[in-house]
Amino acid sequence: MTKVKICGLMEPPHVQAAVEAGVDAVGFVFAPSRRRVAIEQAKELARLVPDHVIKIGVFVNAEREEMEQAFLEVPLDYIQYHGDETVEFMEFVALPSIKVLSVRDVEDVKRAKAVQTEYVLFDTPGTEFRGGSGEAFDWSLLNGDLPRDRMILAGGLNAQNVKEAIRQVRPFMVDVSSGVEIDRRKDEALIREFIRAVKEEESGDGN
Ligand SMILES: O=C(O)c1ccccc1NCC(=O)[C@H](O)[C@H](O)COP(=O)(O)O
Repeated sequence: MTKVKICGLMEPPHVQAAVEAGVDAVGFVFAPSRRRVAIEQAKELARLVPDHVIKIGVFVNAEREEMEQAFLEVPLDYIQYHGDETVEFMEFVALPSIKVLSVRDVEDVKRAKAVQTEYVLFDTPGTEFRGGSGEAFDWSLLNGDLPRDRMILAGGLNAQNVKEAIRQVRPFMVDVSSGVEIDRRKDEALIREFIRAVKEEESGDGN
């Protein structure tokens, strides 16, 4: 069953909509972004998330102290490294982790073999910020021998294309941010629609 992550959540009603619709993971962006949340804000949002839903903190080239401060205050389950963090650096942080690979070509995909984190997230390279571009990359680049059980697919997903993405890539989890927004703000109906589309695909109701 493909899992669903909604990333870049900033407002309580959007977290509640995701939880009610059966989300598996939520992402709070602590990195420079228009979706950036302060620690206090993330702490409040996290209170709305039941234990069975994974809480992920997204960072880009942050100092270890900055991340530690976040996960001491916010009950994060995973750190998502969305920058140029080295293997050595990631090993020193005391939380399970997700390494992001920005995919331009097959060479970027090959880098996954050297990544030892719990999950590897394949995303489109950022534009204004390091992630959350709303653009899809060429999924056929993921056709090779890759650890599907550790793979998270992101980049330009939405309720219209996610079923095809799942069929083609077979990832462990799909991740969306822009695709559940209207006018750069999360939308409860789009959140529900995206999660429904993933579940329909999995139950064999996908079109
Ligand atoms: O979302 C952001 O603004 C962001 C900024 C800096 C680093 C990471 C960021 N997002 C991380 C995510 O996991 C997004 O969900 C992922 O990049 C996909 O975004 P989208 O293409 O908008 O669905």
